[in-house]
Amino acid sequence: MMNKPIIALDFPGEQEVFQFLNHFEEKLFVKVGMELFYQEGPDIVRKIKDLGHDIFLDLKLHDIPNTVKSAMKGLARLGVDLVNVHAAGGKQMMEAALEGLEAGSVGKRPLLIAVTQLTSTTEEQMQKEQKIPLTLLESVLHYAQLTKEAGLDGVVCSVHEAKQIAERCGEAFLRVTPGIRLLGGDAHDQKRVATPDFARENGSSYIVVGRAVTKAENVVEAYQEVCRLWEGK
Ligand SMILES: O=c1ccn([C@@H]2O[C@H](COP(=O)(O)O)[C@@H](O)[C@H]2O)c(=O)[nH]1
Repeated sequence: MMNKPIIALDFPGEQEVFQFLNHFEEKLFVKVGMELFYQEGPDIVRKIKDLGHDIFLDLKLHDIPNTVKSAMKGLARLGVDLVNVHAAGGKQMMEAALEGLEAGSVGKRPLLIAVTQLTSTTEEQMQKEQKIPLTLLESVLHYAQLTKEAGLDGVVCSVHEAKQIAERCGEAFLRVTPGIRLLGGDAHDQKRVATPDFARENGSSYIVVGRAVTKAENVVEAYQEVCRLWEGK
């Protein structure tokens, strides 16, 4: 069975979140990112969890190992299902994140993944601005390998790198892919985009979908269309 699409709750506050969630009868897998978390704090996570939804807390930690370890210990106590860091923080930082998560977890440890190259980044941008003299795929594969060596559960990448990551790091190593759009949909600030059906055929373990659902005229219909394509029905 396919994993549920992860819906990015990129809303300015609690009111908009519950207005959105009230449209759905089923339990969703949702993503709480910086916009919502920095506005509402940890309480929003507890409230969404109390409604029975699964949560990816997407705060992309990137700091010195000691700070990340302590922060992860705190996040683990929120009982979320999936959390992340930036792989660019290094292997030691990722190992520290895992230690913190293990120390703070009550029961099952949340899955921990690392961002490779943001889906809003192009190869040209990466080479010029980050001064990385590789192809984008090489850089993503390098970060995926480093993430695996640090003992994490997978990475955030675009659909376009997912298959090669599975080949290099194994099928069980998660490929969580944002930048998902319905055919003809506006890419907005995303650069490495793909449709849900292309993601299914090209090695994504989870797709992350924000505006294609949350900004749709009928959010339930848009969600169902994403599910239909992702599940190959
Ligand atoms: O590389 C990354 C990492 C995280 N994201 C997050 O996913 C959603 C995508 O939203 P859309 O509206 O579907 O573009 C958003 O919350 C990002 O912070 C990403 O896009 N790329």
